[in-house]
Amino acid sequence: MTASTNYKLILLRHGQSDWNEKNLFTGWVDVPLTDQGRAEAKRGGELLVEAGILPDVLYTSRLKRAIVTANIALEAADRDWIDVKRSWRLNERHYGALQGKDKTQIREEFGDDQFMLWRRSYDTPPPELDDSSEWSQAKDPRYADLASVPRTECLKDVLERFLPYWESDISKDVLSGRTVMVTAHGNSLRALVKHLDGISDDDIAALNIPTGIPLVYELDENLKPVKAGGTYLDADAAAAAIEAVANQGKK
Ligand SMILES: O=C(O)[C@@H](CO)OP(=O)(O)O
Repeated sequence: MTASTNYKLILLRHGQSDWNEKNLFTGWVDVPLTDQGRAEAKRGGELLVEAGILPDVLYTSRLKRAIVTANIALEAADRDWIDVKRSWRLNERHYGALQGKDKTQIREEFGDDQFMLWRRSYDTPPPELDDSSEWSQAKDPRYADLASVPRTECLKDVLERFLPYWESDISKDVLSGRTVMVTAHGNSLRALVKHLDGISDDDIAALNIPTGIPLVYELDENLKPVKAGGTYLDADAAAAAIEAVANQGKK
C-alpha cells in the first residue's frame, strides 16, 4: 500500500435486537434480531455495495445479534466468503445488574442522573450481576476460555479489554491493506470510536451509535482518522437513529 492510500475500516452496530425493541438493558445476554433488525442488516450490506466499499475480513463479537447482522450484510454484499474472526473482546458492555431490566423503569426509579451515569459515564459501572441471575454469563460455556467472566463493566473496562485485541489483530489487518469490517455493539463500538478519534472521557458520554448503518473510517498510516467521526453511509438515517438511541429510557 502506498503512503497516499488511506486504510479503510467499516464499523457496523448490529440491527435492532429483540431487547432493543422491548427497551431492556441487554449487555452480554444473547438476544436475537427482530425482523426490523434483519432488514437493517440487509440495508447495511446494500449501502456497502452502493458505496463500493467491500470488506475483506470480518470481526464480530460472540453474540448472535452481531454475528447474524454481519452474515446478512455480507450476503447482501455478496461477500459471504470473507475471513471471519470472533472475540469476546468485541462483546457489548456487560451491563451488570441492569441486564434484563426496563430502561424507562430504571430511569424512573433511580432518576435521570444515576441512569445516565450507569448508561453513559466513562468509569461508573452498574452494580454487579449475581451469578444466580437468569441473565448471568458466569457459567456460559462460550466464555470457558476466559480467566473470569465480567459481572459488570463500565466503558473504561470495555476499552481495556478491547484495546489489546485492536493492537494484536484488528489494526494489523487494517495496516495490511485489507478493508476490515467490525460488526459489534453500541458500547464496544463507542470504545473503538473513542480510541480512534481521541474523544475525552467526558465527551464520550454524548456519543451514540445507531443500529445497522455502516460507519466508514479512512485511516492514515498512523491509524488516525482522515475525517474525525468517520462517515455514515446513510447520514440522514443515522442522525435520526442516533437521536432515538440518546433518548432511550425517556417516556
Ligand atoms: O442495552 C444495551 O446493551 C445497550 C445497547 O443496546 O444499551 P445502551 O444504549 O443503553 O447502552
